[in-house]
Amino acid sequence: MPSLEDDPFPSTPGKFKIDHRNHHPMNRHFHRCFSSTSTLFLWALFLIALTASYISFQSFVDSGSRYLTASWGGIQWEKQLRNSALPHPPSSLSVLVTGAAGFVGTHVSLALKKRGDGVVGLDNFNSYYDPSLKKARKSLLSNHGIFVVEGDLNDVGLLQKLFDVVVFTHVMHLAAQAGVRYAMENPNSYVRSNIAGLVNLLEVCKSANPQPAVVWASSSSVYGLNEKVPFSESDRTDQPASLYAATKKAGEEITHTYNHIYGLSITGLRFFTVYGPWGRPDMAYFSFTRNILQGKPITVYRGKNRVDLARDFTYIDDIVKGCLGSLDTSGKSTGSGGKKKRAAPYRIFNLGNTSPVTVPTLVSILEKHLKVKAKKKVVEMPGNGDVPFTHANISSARSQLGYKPTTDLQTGLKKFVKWYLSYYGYNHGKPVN
Ligand SMILES: O=C(O)[C@H]1O[C@H](OP(=O)(O)OP(=O)(O)OC[C@H]2O[C@@H](n3ccc(=O)[nH]c3=O)[C@H](O)[C@@H]2O)[C@H](O)[C@@H](O)[C@H]1O
Repeated sequence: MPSLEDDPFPSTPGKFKIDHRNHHPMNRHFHRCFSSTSTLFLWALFLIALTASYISFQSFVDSGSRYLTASWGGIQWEKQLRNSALPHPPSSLSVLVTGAAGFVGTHVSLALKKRGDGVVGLDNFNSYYDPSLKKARKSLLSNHGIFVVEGDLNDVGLLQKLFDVVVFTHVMHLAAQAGVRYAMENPNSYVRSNIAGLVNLLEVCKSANPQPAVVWASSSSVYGLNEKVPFSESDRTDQPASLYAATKKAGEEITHTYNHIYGLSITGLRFFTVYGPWGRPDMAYFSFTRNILQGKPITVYRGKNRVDLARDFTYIDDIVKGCLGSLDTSGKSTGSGGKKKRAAPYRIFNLGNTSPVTVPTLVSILEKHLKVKAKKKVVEMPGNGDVPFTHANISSARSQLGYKPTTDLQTGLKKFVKWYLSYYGYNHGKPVN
């Protein structure tokens, strides 16, 4: 067994040891040279390794590549996919839901499964907000027989594999980097998910045989600085106020191209500030609830000239009905082998509630349901991508999808608060230990 001292490459470069057993002066000289050269060499190696691992760690973090390394594949995995995708009766839909562990994705997946459609979920479980909430949603889906694949839209091999294993009739594309204000902090995340990820998905869809019909989440934010109310689908959308809005608008143009060239049936849904149980913790109604219960202040933004901001808050169950209506009326894609045979449907719909409510009113409804007074800090709206108000005209969705929102903000927030208190373990407004 060689001793530690015989080891020419000790693991701690600073502790490189000279062999003291050979005392010939030439050897000593040779040894000094050799050892100092070796030490330098090892230090150089160490520094290169350190730099390389730093660079790869950065790109690992930056590119979100950790999602690409998620494991998938194998006989068991494929079996789970097929089972989950199986519709009952067989004439029902088989839907790939991207962003299935997200807020809207979870609700849409459950509703599809409930009526007999096959559903496979895809989600990268990123940490934009608490991933444990996403894991809890995944468990809920799993309890209803829905398999959620952990993977990213930028993993083209995975997307391809999903379509190799399952013949999807529809894709409900809800995976996205959401949030209007976060776009100033992490712009690249929006490009990666909402642009690159979308293109990857459409590439795989256009090559699939048969091609699925695609329904996807655009956003009310595409109306940007538009002041004509209520917002109609034909209104201008060329003045986005945030990068988030710009990437959603880009998505509308990109999907149009795939419809035009490859005959993909496309339906884009402009969601208006969706809220409800299992919601998104980054959104105002959710974070306000958390802070109010914890006795922390909330920041209420106010527009120019002390005008209150307002949103056409839309309850999740109404949105789900709009999503299902879109899938059911999407019409078929018409392409194969990279060419379209004839024109395929290209549609865009507003899915809103049609009755905007101001943010201070949202706060007072929460105070009433929580039975706690909020500590409000009212500040001028920072220039961070917010728009002063949104208001949907839904006549197209009403006539073509049978979309008819029925939940007002009072009722919807009551349901949200009930869920919140139970999910986070509150009893009569107090946390349960
Ligand atoms: O319809 C959309 O297309 C978008 O809806 C949602 O964006 P928004 O309408 O901005 O919702 P949300 O953040 O709940 O802020 C609501 C109001 O509270 C105000 N607001 C917000 C935070 C705060 O601390 N204080 C505050 O006053 C704020 O100024 C605003 O007036 C989705 O997040 C987005 O992903 C996208 O889907």
